[in-house]
Parts: sequence; C-alpha cells; structure tokens
Amino acid sequence: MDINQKKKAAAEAALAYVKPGMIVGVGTGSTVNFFIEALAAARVQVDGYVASSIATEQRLRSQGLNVLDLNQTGDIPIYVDGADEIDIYFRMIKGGGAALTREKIVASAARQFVCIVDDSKEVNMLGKFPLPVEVLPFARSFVARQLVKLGGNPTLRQGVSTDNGNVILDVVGLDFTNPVELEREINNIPGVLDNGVFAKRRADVLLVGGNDGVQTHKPQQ
Ligand SMILES: O=C[C@H](O)[C@H](O)[C@H](O)COP(=O)(O)O
Repeated sequence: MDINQKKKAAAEAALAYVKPGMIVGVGTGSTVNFFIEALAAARVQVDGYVASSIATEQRLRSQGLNVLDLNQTGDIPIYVDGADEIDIYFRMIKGGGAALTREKIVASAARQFVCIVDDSKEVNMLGKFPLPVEVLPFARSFVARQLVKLGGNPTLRQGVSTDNGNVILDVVGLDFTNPVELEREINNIPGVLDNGVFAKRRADVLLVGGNDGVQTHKPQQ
C-alpha cells in the first residue's frame, strides 16, 4: 500500500463516526481531503460541517456540503483531522498545512477528536517534525528570539500567510519531554497566536492506515 492508500483507508474508516443529525468538525490536509471525498460520496444526513480552514471550507462547499459558522453552533459532537506526528498518549504535532490555530479551536469545541493518519505519523516521542508556531507578523523577530531561549531553532516559513493573516515559524530542537508544559510555555510568549502542540486537547480515537488495513486505537492513560 502506498501512503495515499493508507491515508484514504484511515479517512474512510472515520465515516463510521459520522451519524445523521450531527454537526461534524472537519480538519485540514491531504488525509482530511480523502475524508471530504468520502463524506461527499456517503451523503450522511448531517446538520452541517464546521471547517478548520478556508481550504477545507472551499472543498466542502465544492462538494455541495453544508458549511456552518462555528459561532452559530454549540459543542460539536465529533472532529476529524490528521496530524503530522502522534504519540501513544495521542498528543500531536499539527500545523504542517499552517491551519493549527483554527484546528485547535474546532478540536477544542468538539466532544470527540478522531485522528486519521497513515502509519508514518506514529512516533514514540514528538519533536522530529518541526513545530509550527503561528505568530503575529509584528512580533516575528521577538518571538523567534524567545523560542531560541527555550532551546529552539526557528525558521520563518517562506511565502506563507495563515488564514488569520499571520506568519509561521517552524521550530526544531525543542524539548518534548513534557508536551503540555511546552505547549503552554510557547503560548505564553506575547505575539504567539497558538502552536502546533496538541497536548492539552489530545485525540480521543486514532485510526491508522497501514499495510494490514486500518487499526483503531485508544490512548494510553
Ligand atoms: O495544518 C495542517 C494540519 O495540522 C494537518 O492536519 C497536518 O499537517 C496533517 O496533514 P496531512 O494529512 O496532509 O499529512
């Protein structure tokens, strides 16, 4: 199985969590794009979808799927999204597609987070994937210096402006021994909107596409 077949298999397995009458949060990225295709084909009679990015909103609309404003919904029963890395506690690094802030908002508004990945995304320890940090352009240089003080080595993602009009710093070299603390510490830097550590809001269910099909996992406590 190639990587896209694995992503597609995981994405299609997430359909089992989508029930009629639900509002469904939809993440961003190549794995989620397979999920959107599956949603369009299945036509489950949901109440609507909340998108975590402009790209996802456009893709849902192009399939004729009903997109709702997050401000017009209460708690969302389910959120389906991919990840750049996920560990055994279902803590993640996200934001490879620069959508991390809205993703974290929709994920946090959701009662259940179903993470869909191919098996290359599973890691013992987070931190190999450069951590995306969304930063107000005004504060870019200041924030970069604070990230260096935390032990990181930030690089500006060239040519990228987020859906919120901000820049992304991709950071390597950080210590992920305590991801909850790292997530909090980076978000305490003035000028940081959010960062791609999802440790406070972890996934609840993990669907992994691999050579033997899709495995469903629950997090280790
Ligand atoms: O900003 C993007 C998101 O966090 C994506 O969910 C993440 O990068 C995984 O994307 P993909 O499914 O394309 O590997």
